[in-house]
Amino acid sequence: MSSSFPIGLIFRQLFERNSSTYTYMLADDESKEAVLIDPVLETVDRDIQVIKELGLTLIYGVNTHVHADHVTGTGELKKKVSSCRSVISRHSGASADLLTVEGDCIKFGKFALKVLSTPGHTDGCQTYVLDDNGKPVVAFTGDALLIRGCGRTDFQQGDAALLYDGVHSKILSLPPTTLLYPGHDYTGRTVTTVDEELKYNRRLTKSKEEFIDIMKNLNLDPPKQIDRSVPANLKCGVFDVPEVQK
Ligand SMILES: N[C@@H](CCC(=O)N[C@@H](CSS)C(=O)NCC(=O)O)C(=O)O
Repeated sequence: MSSSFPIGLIFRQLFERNSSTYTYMLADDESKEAVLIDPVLETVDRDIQVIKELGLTLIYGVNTHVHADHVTGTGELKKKVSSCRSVISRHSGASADLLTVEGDCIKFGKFALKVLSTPGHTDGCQTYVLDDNGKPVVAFTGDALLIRGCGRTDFQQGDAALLYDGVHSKILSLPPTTLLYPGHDYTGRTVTTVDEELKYNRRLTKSKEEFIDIMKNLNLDPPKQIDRSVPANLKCGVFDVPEVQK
């Protein structure tokens, strides 16, 4: 059994293949107000087209955190869509039109995304939760929780202990049927649930001590676009986009 989206909610899961990033479009079918979670610079025109074709009005471009692997699309969206305002955590150190903290609600039409602070991958990481009649049914976890994994903690104020505590107390304590949509997937998976991750997450089912040890020894290469992405994303993408180094 899993939860389902509330009636009247329009939802699209969109993908950017270079960084394996998911962008999520949510909208209210009555007011037609739409939000994009984690838009990517390179796919802004596609996202605008989806929104246009569905007759929607984009009001927010929301960033779950300051990404290190791709440039956010929120700067470009603001240039191309006058109704769009950028959103990011107040604790991210980034500038944006709206700086959010735990407990805030990002409203679109009759719906709202409730903000949870889930730091550890970066200090400004946030998870957004959508309720149906007061019950959490869907959460967008950014890089805090990935399907069967989690965000790395070896740069950008990464802190494995903080990530472990936040993911367990804020995300994995949601109702077991809650659908979880991650910021990335590198193996083609699209969605999971709290129940599945409590059973099968390769890192977060371990003790906190084992988890910290695992995270210390991931030995991942740095993201290829880190030098370009972090400075750009600290301005929510409002800057002159430097060329990618080939
Ligand atoms: N190869 C990619 C970067 C892959 C990567 O490091 N992903 C991050 C999220 S984006 S900073 C991560 O946390 N991965 C966790 C994992 O276990 O893979 C690139 O060069 O962009």
